[in-house]
Amino acid sequence: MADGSVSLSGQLAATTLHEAVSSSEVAKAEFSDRVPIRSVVSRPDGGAGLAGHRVRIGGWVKTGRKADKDAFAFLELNDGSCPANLQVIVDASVSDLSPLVPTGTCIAVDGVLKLPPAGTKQKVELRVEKVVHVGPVDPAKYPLPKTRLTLEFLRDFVHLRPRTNTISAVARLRNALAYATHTFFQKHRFLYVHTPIITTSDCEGAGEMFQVTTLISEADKLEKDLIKNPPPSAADIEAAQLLVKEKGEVVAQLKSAKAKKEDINASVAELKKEKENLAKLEERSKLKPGIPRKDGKIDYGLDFFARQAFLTVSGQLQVESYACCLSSVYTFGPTFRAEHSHTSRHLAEFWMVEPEIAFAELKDDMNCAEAYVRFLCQWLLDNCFDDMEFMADKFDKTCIERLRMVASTPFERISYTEAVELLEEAVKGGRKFENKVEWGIDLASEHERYLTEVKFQKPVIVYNYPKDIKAFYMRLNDDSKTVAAMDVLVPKVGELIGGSQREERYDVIQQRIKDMGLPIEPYEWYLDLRRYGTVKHCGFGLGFERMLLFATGIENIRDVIPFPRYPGRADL
Ligand SMILES: NC(=O)C[C@H](N)C(=O)O
Repeated sequence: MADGSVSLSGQLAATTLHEAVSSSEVAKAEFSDRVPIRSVVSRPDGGAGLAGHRVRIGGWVKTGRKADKDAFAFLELNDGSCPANLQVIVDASVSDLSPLVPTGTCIAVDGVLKLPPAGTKQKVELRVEKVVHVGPVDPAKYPLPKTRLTLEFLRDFVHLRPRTNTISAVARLRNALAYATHTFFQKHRFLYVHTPIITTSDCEGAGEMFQVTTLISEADKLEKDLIKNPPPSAADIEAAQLLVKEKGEVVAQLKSAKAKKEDINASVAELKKEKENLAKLEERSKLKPGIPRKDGKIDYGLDFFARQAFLTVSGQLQVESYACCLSSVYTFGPTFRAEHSHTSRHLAEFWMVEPEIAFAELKDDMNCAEAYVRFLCQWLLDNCFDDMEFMADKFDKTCIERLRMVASTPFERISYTEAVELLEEAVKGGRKFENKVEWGIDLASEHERYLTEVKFQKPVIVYNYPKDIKAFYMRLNDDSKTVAAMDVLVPKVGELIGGSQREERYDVIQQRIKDMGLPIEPYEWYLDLRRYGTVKHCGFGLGFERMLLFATGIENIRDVIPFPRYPGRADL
């Protein structure tokens, strides 16, 4: 990709998104008679121009109160289509008001949009003519009271927390970033490739993978057991029947000879045991095991795929096989790491955006990464300004400024060696780091944040890392000490993107795999990409949740993914 060829504007889609709210008609939701609250209150005139329109609105009550001696109820209604609420007024002659006011109640109403009395904040309100649905809430039991709730508290209610202003704003921003991601890559003619979730390759070679096993059903358990312990043969049954007969005769003899009571009891007990055994054998003889596998293995848990399988840590290796014939591709999906990290930056399940470009080198990779990140920032400014204002107000006053700065500022680019020199200078100047600074270290988050927040005050791309701290697939530089890797570091978050030019030379990569002590066999297919029609190519991975942290200013990564998974936690 040539320098500067990438458009940074999100304008194209901005037009489409805003069309609905600027027309003089009331825009209904697709496939429904309902008018989303966004189509009323997010118009440039705040909805005033729609006064007089009759609409159906549905939503959940944020706050509700009765007024004028219970003659009216004022309800702040939100339907998730935008951060703003619509004020809804219900007359006691229209409906029983008490069930409508508790926070969390769902209502659908038909009514007329009216201009509110002068001096009120909102530009339009809804006078209800008919209540068409009520989903009531018992306020004594509702787990999310109106008081301000911490994000930590809300993690115990992952199914209810999207009802809060914060988590619903995160959901809209997440959606916008996903849409922007597809828009960016599609605009640049990248093909979206679905890479597998279940895999047998460990892309990063770090071994932090979740293993996939199958749940064994009762039927499978039985079958497994029967293969290990085959059902009794006819001869086994006959032998057991004989034993029952013999023991029965012994008991009969003892009884007729009026033997000692203990002897009779002992023989009756033995007879009972043999009868039970016979019954079990007869029962088991009716069972039929399935056909044993050819390889004679019976461990259903691990053998579904005939080899050990794992959840993917990255779609990179597989997407490379598509880049090496379809040229520009990307994948975007969930990835998994079984790291025992309890930090606010790690999740066991997170989403990654991974483009891969053929006929391209490290410089092109950096150009693409920079253009993509700047596009995302511009997109949020163009399409989600209301949600960004909410974030600025609630979490981080500087988040809008940060987006503007990134969207409009070229990133700094420095080599790893230069980065270490800058950090060493900082140490000499009196700056304290917890982690030591010397050539060969992996940059710690405090180092990354120093570079982006203190030294350059903008995103920094660090490239050409020591080969010993990077993965086997990265292209060895001519100095034989470094590889053509690059990380995009941003203020607030640190590493947002990791990428590299891939080693396309068959002999070199084969040697690298060996030198790193990795087995060759699982990578044979990957080596085929170099054996047949090899090409220079590069790619990167953007941590989708980290982009959300960067954009919103939210501190903990567990709050920017709908259902966070981390050690000890996999709710729902
Ligand atoms: N696609 C990439 O380059 C991302 C890389 N495989 C990682 O997991 O960091």
